[in-house]
Amino acid sequence: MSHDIQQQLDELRELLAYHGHRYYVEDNPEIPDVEYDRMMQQLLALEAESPELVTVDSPSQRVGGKPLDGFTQITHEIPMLSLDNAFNDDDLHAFEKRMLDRLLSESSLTYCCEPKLDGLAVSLMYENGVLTQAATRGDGATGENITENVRTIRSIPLKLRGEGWPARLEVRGEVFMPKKGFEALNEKALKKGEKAFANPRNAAAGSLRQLDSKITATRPLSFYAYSVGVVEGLELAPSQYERLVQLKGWGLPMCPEIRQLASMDEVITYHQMIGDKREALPYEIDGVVIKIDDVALQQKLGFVARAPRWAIAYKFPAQEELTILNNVEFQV
Ligand SMILES: CC(C)(CNC(=O)c1ccc(Oc2ccccc2)cc1)c1ccc2c(N)nc(N)nc2n1
Repeated sequence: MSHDIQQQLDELRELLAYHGHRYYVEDNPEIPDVEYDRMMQQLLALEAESPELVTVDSPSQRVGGKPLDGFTQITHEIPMLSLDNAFNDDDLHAFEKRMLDRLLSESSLTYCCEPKLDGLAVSLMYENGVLTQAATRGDGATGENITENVRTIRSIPLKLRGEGWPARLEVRGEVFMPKKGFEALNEKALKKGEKAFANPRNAAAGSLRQLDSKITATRPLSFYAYSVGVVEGLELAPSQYERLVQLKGWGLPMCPEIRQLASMDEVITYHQMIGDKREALPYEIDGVVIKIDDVALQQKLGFVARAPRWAIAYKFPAQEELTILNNVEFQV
């Protein structure tokens, strides 16, 4: 009997994880919502009958239990570094020249270019493919343990998909609130006479700071991976871009605007193109991040103080301040 229930649970969990991935990560659902909901109800009913068979990576375990009293501190095994800024094309050419002067072996460089999302940097630890811990960047050395809140973000897999992932894999990326979700959240807040959030970044930060993950679960948060921290048990691809493709193959969301480019001139064109489409993007960005694609060269170049020598953020001019609606109070 229990074998039969265990088999039913495994099947339901895999189906819900697969369809959840199609809906929340690929934005391309295969089944109607009502069918997904029915399977989830089935899983919840089976787990209620056999609570001893509930697993931490079950799709039913996205919304935590009771609220926390506070967040514990997490020390990052590998520090989360920050980025130097570029403000014009000359800064980029200078960036490239500094690197070529140091990399005497190279005559040209390939870049991985990624939109710089206006959200919060987080670290996700997967052990044997299961999400075991999530932390904020904090000061780069230590952050807050926000695992319960991150588990409510439907585009973050509780269990890696595909195969061949390493025994330990730390994924770093940005938690953000898409523009449409932000507008709906503020509309709801104003209707309930609550304060509005000033911008999607504040709204995402406020949502991740909740001690009650049931509140976080109601917030429209999303995530894009942009780098890898700790890796144990597998040699990843030697290219930043290819590593992000590997993460995508394991079920982690990858921003569709990321490009591998063969020259700084292509990078400048990319920056211009992303700047032109900035208003139309479904999420807020404040620039693009340009990285040397070759990981061995990254390691050769290293970092200065807390920022890599091999990566730079090329910022857009600050968007004109949001027109402050009269008598709308903003959450701090
Ligand atoms: C490049 C890096 C700074 C990540 N990299 C690191 O944090 C990092 C950390 C230790 C490293 O190496 C060390 C290993 C051991 C000890 C010290 C350093 C190397 C890179 C960064 C920061 C912010 C980003 C952002 N907002 N958006 C995108 N798209 N990409 C971003 N990339």
